[in-house]
Amino acid sequence: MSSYKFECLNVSISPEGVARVEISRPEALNAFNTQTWTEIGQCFTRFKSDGDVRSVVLSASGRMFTAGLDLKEAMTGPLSKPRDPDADVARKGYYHRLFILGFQEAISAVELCDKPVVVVVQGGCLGIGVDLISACDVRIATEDAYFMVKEVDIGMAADIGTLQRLPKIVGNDSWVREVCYTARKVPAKEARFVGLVSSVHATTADAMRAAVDIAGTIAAKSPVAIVSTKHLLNYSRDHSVREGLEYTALWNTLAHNSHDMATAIVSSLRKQPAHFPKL
Ligand SMILES: CC/C=C\C=C\CC(=O)SCCNC(=O)CCNC(=O)[C@H](O)C(C)(C)COP(=O)(O)OP(=O)(O)OC[C@H]1O[C@@H](n2cnc3c(N)ncnc32)[C@H](O)[C@@H]1OP(=O)(O)O
Repeated sequence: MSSYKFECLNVSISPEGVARVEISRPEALNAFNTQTWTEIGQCFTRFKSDGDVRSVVLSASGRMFTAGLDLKEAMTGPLSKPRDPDADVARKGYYHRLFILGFQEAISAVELCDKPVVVVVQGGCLGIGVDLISACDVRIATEDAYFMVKEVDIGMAADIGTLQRLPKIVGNDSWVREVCYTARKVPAKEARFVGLVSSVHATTADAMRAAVDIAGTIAAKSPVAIVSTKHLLNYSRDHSVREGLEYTALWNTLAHNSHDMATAIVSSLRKQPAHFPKL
């Protein structure tokens, strides 16, 4: 079984293939410093090619999912310090853009890892937190959870995925624009109503149990079927229906030839559970 060691993340993988990733900077309310988002990118990039991982539960420690970007680091770290303070605006801007792209890539690794990610949100989920959960597959919240697209309150437009992914998740343009322009607090009940989260639970322990249950169900299925489904859902979201269908036909020309289909069909006819080898 693979082992993952990080500074800001606790990672474990069950024998069934459910990886658990806990963001762990509770003293700073899990604010995202460079180390945290870099490790998220590294971890989920590794999951993509780790056959031991079939599904993922992402959570965060303490009373809040995340207070957003680490504002203390933002005032003193790479965001505030150009590598050459005397360089002109184009030269400074070039490297600033690369920084933002690197940050985007790290969060997009969650979407691109092919294994479904179930995220549990308790307490606040601010700024980069909304970017992150928008890149996940299934969102579960506690009753005390709330969401804020907080970027306008720190003088910027959200730039790590919220403005691209949230409208496609929620499908209510007026609501999305309202919460992105006002940075208002969206309580869990409202998040459930608009479809940002799929269920709301009384406590973090209840939400974690529900998430592990969903991830366990996914992990027991054919990994070929599961990675194909995630990959094709994401592709189809970003393309026309015709393009999605064409690509799906091509993809499944390979995937239909796994042993998993025969195993699944025979097990289903015999009313017996099936076991599928790892990818
Ligand atoms: C290239 C750019 C990429 C990404 C950009 C993302 C943008 C964003 O994420 S925008 C959102 C930024 N975050 C915020 O504006 C939230 C700031 N924090 C707060 O408003 C409050 O802390 C709170 C979240 C409402 C919680 O309040 P409270 O319950 O009263 O706790 P505190 O005592 O304030 O905080 C406890 C402890 O955590 C530290 N902390 C809180 N937030 C951050 C943060 N964002 N960055 C760094 N540290 C944070 C706070 O300083 C306290 O630590 P002490 O050591 O006790 O001071």
